[in-house]
Amino acid sequence: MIGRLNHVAIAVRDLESACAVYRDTLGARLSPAVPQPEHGVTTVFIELPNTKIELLAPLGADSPIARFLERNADGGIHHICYEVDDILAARDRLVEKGARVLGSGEPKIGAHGKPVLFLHPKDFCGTLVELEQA
Ligand SMILES: CC[C@H](C(=O)O)C(=O)SCCNC(=O)CCNC(=O)[C@H](O)C(C)(C)COP(=O)(O)OP(=O)(O)OC[C@H]1O[C@@H](n2cnc3c(N)ncnc32)[C@H](O)[C@@H]1OP(=O)(O)O
Ligand SMILES: [Co+2]
Repeated sequence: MIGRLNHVAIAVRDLESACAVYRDTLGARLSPAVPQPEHGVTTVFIELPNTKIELLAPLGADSPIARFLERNADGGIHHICYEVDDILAARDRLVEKGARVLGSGEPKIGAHGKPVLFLHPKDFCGTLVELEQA
């Protein structure tokens, strides 16, 4: 079912200082910051040779990462995103296996213009999993 690792997401309180660390200290190339109001975050992507890093900052009053940042004052790894060939088939199989799909259960369009879904961290080794249509 799961395929390529599309990205590893890091939640940060202060996007500009996180960008400075990746750009100036780690020498990374960053995408522009893109507000994603329907997801309650602003994202910056860092292209690596074999995957991407997604820097996430909270956007709006009820950002889904707000509580995560209350628990993790310095930020931290927030989720991993795997690609799947058919996100609806993957969802249906996961639900059959008893996994919890977050939100309405219907995919939303994610940062790459592709449908994405999130799976409950308690069902996947304490790790928030995002699926993105390949
Ligand atoms: C623009 C889209 C972009 C893309 O790549 O395309 C994105 O990635 S958008 C990313 C932001 N959106 C989301 O994360 C949506 C899915 N997330 C959620 O719905 C929430 O974050 C949720 C439900 C996973 C957690 O929300 P919250 O922290 O407010 O809930 P709780 O405090 O009740 O937490 C429940 C339980 O889960 C543990 N938890 C929470 N977040 C994580 C995490 N990131 N990794 C691991 N575990 C997590 C939390 O500690 C609680 O555990 P407990 O033992 O009960 O304390
Ligand atoms: Co993501």
